[in-house]
Amino acid sequence: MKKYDVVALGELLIDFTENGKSNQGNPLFEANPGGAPCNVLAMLTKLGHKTAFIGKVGEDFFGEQLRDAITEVGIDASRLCTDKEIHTTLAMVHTYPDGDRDFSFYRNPGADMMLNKEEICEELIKETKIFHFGTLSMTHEGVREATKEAIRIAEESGAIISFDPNLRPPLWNSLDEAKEQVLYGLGHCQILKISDNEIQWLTGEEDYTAGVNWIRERYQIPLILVSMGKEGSRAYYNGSIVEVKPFLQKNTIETTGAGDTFCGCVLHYICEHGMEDLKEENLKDMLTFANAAASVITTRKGALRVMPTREEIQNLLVERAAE
Ligand SMILES: Nc1ncnc2c1ncn2[C@@H]1O[C@H](COP(=O)(O)OP(=O)(O)O)[C@@H](O)[C@H]1O
Ligand SMILES: O=C(O)C[C@@H](O)[C@H](O)C(=O)COP(=O)(O)O
Repeated sequence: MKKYDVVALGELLIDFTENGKSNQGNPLFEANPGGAPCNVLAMLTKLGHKTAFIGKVGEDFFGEQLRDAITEVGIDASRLCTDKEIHTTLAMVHTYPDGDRDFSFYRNPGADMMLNKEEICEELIKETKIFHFGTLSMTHEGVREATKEAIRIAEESGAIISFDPNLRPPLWNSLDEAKEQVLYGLGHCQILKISDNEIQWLTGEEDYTAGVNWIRERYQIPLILVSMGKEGSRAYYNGSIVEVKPFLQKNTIETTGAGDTFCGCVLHYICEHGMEDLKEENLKDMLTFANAAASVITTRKGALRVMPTREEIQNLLVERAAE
C-alpha cells in the first residue's frame, strides 16, 4: 500500500492577481498562492487524497506564506526546499474582460528554478501511485536534471506518470528548446493534459484530433485530455473520443488555475477507478466532474487555497442537470 496518491514536482509561486484600483487609480494586486503542480495537488487534497509536493521557494516572506498555504490545505510540504539567496518566484496575472489571463513572471532567477538533483527524495517518490509534473521545472539545466531524476524514480517504482506542459513561452531561451522538453515529457507519461493552444503549437495541427494522432504516432500515451477553455474538454483513450461542454458561469472573473483544477479532478478519477478499461461513460463522467470543478475556480480569484469541495461540485452538477 503506497503512502501517497499523488506526488507532484515543480513551481510554487505567488500569483499577483489584479484586484481593483487604489484611491489614486493605481492597480491593486492580491498575493495568491499558485503554481500549476501545487494547484493540482490542492484539488486532489480537497477531494480527500494524500499528496506531497517537491519544489523550492526562497527564504523570504512569500516563501513562508507558500509553505503555510500548502500545509494548511493538507499537502505534505516536508520536501519543500528553501533557497537562502534566490527569492521566491512571482507572477503578475493580467486579467482580460472575459476572465482569460496572461502571466508576467519575475524569475530571473526564481527559487523554483534552483531545485537540484540531490534534493530529490527517492523514498517519497517510491511511495506514490501517481507522479505529476510540468515544464516550468524543465526550463533550466539544474532543475531539469532534478525533474528527470524524479521521473526516473517514478518510472522505476511503477507509478503512473501524469504530464501537463503548461507552456509559458517567455520563460524559455527558445521555443525549440521548449519543444524538445515537451517531447521528453510526452515520452515519459501515461496521462497527458494539454490545452488547445499547446497542442496546436506542438503538432502544427489546427484540429485537435489530428494533433492527438500526431502525438500517438510518436508516443504511446493511453489517456490524453485536451482542455479547450470556454469550449470544454475532450478525452482520447485508446479508440474513444469523448467531448463534454463547459459549465459556463455568469460570474466568471478570472480563469487562472482552471486547467489545474481540471487536471486534479482527472487524477482523482484515475485514483478511484484506475487506468484500465475506461468506457466512454467513465470518460464522460470524469470530464463532466472536471469541467464543473474548473468552472467554479473561474468564479474565484486564485486557485490553490479556494478549490471547490466535492459537495459544491456535486451541487453544480445537480443544478445543471435540472435545467
Ligand atoms: N471561462 C470559462 N468558463 C467555464 N469553464 C471554463 C472557462 N475556462 C475554462 N473552463 C474550464 O476549465 C477547463 C480548463 O481550462 P483551460 O483554459 O482549457 O485550461 P488551461 O488553464 O490549462 O489552459 C476547460 O476544459 C473548461 O472545462
Ligand atoms: O505555474 C504556472 O504555470 C503559472 C501559475 O502562476 C498559475 O498559478 C497557474 O498554475 C495557472 O495554471 P492554469 O491556469 O491552470 O493553466
